[in-house]
Amino acid sequence: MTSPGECNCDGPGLLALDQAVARAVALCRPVTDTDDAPLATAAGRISAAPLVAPEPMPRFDHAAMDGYALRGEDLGGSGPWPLPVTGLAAAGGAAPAANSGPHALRILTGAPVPAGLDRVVMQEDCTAGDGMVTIRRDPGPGANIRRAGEDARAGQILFPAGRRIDAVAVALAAIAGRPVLPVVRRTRVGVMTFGDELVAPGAPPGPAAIHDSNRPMLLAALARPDVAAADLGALPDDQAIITAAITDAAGRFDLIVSTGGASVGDRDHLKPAFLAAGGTIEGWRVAMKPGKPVMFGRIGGAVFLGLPGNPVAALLGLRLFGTAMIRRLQGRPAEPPPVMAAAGFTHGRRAGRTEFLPARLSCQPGRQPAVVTTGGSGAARLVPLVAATGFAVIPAAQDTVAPGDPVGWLPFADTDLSGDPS
Ligand SMILES: Nc1nc2c(c(=O)[nH]1)N[C@H]1C(S)=C(S)[C@@H](COP(=O)(O)OP(=O)(O)OC[C@H]3O[C@@H](n4cnc5c(N)ncnc54)[C@H](O)[C@@H]3O)O[C@H]1N2
Ligand code: MOO
Repeated sequence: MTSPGECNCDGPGLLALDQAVARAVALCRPVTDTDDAPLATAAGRISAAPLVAPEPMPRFDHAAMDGYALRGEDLGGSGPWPLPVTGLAAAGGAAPAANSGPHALRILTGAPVPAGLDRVVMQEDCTAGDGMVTIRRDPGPGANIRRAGEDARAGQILFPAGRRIDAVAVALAAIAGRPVLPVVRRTRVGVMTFGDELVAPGAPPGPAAIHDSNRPMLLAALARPDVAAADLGALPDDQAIITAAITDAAGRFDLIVSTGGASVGDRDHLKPAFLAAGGTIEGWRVAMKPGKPVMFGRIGGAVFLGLPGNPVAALLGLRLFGTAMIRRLQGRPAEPPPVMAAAGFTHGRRAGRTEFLPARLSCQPGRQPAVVTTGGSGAARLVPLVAATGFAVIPAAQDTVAPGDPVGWLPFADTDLSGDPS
């Protein structure tokens, strides 16, 4: 028997990947604390409120070209049309007084167009001299005038809460006159690794030791303006020490991420240590390859993500679970599922678990993009990731993959797209 959300894909008791991610995300409550971010340091933070246009954008009708502003009614019959030039309007200058007779106003790009003038003729279509301008071509009503409010009306939402602040959002805030934006407080993530075999880079490893690569790797992956990641160190395979470390971290972080000790070996202490610290396990073992022994749960006010020790499994687990959990903690909508593309590789496998292979997108002129693998699979092999920019995603139900078969494409970085039209 399997319970809801479980599958028998690779032995009993594995959670189906999508349901496992949804379950982990459901544990996360959006953080409501906010900070004020000056525009100079706002990039990469998450907006805590919609940005509303305080005024129409643009604020006033203005010239889109250097040339001459005039009224269509002053262009009688067929051209060319000579008109007296009655003044100059430049960007930043006050609009000249209205003039009732037939005339043209010399106007420069960005200058307000006085009421009544209904078109701007670009200067390439004019001949000017001696206080006169001859219009050789009428561009028609409204030409070369950017109308007030044509980009946004006053009160319009320019971007919603939950948007990652990028160059476009900074530009919109600035043009709306806002020097500071409310942003979601940085998501506090603590990273710890477990393993008696781990020594820090720089320290000489004993015969059975390895350098701890997961902690610097995960901290590097979390080095983002919207996240405050803290290094909680490498801990020995000692249940009491792990319990104490988890207990201490629970009150200080929104999300605690660990690697190692998640499987079933005699020294895999994560589950008992987590339970002893007062945590509740909400999921363990997922139908994915690599990364099957992933565990997640709640402890105090924090959520916990226990990733496997194998480095590729740890990186992938952070990308799939950590990214989705952080999005929810930040009040952001879920990322859409991976886009599908044609496989540019062959891969023998058995259906059951969703499989992830280091890959990149190959874009050849005139052809659809293909996903190509970059040197093999393996939960512990970091080197194939060097040439990769993401993972090929082989659906759980698929067995051997042949070139042209549909596979998913999961870039390493959160795409910043959302599943919502907002
Ligand atoms: N009988 C079974 N054995 C294993 C299973 C299973 O289902 N039944 N699952 C395997 C899978 S899949 C994985 S993944 C690993 C994950 O187990 P753990 O999370 O307990 O990880 P460890 O055993 O601690 O480490 C696995 C591997 O990764 C190396 N490692 C650990 N931490 C780091 C680090 N910080 N930096 C670099 N490398 C690290 C560690 O030395 C091991 O080689 O379990 C399988 N076994
Ligand atoms: O799931 Mo494990 O990460 O394959 O080695």
